[in-house]
Amino acid sequence: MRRKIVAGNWKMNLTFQEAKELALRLNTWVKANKPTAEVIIAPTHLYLEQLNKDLKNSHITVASQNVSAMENGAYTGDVSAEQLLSIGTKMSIVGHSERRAYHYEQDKYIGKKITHLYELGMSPILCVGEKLEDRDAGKHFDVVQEQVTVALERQKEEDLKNLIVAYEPVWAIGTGKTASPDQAQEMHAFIRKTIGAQHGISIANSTSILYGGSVNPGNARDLFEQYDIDGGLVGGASLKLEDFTTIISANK
Ligand SMILES: O=C[C@H](O)COP(=O)(O)O
Repeated sequence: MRRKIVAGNWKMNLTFQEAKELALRLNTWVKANKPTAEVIIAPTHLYLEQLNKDLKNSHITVASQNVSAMENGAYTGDVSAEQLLSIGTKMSIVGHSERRAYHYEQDKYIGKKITHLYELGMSPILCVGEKLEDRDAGKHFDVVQEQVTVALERQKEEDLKNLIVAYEPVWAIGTGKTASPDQAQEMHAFIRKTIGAQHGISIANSTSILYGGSVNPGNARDLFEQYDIDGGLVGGASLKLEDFTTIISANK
């Protein structure tokens, strides 16, 4: 049975006070509404410790937006998996397209991050997705296949149970352009097939594949109804309680 998940990536948004208020209001809503989908939020590293405490006994998982590929040492500005774990964070997004674009992160390096997380019993949300020029050139399946296989090639199969992958076409992120449900389903099925070919059918079938890229209250249901779409990784719309909770409710 694949986990249904809706994750909010807050990116570099919200002051500490705003983040705390949003997290507490979301927690109240989750308690009252008991959604089918698991709820994850990913605030900036700075707020993780406090939000981990505030949401300790809640049904919301607090994840990091990024983690270093290195264990520890002279890596100014980086945050290691061990440091995240030491403040109670057990999950991290890795390979987000904004990290790939602005920090030149590549698949092997992203794979190292995943390995560090697993070594500490933590878990990744692996983001993949093609650029518009890749899709226009008909290379979108090749690009995504490479991203998935290289990031996962060194991982142990026992670690990959309950893997979370997010398919986020770069051209749909923050642009208001969403992949159509058919386009997203086609790529999600392809990602599942790719994971199956590399790690076996049982891991492929237990992987939750989330769609990300301009998910909003109006399009969430049609996306989540697709067979291989297990939920969403939501950026902009996760910053507004009403929009985010409507999206969570759409994932049954
Ligand atoms: O991680 C989230 C994605 O980048 C999607 O962002 P968006 O919903 O603002 O398009």
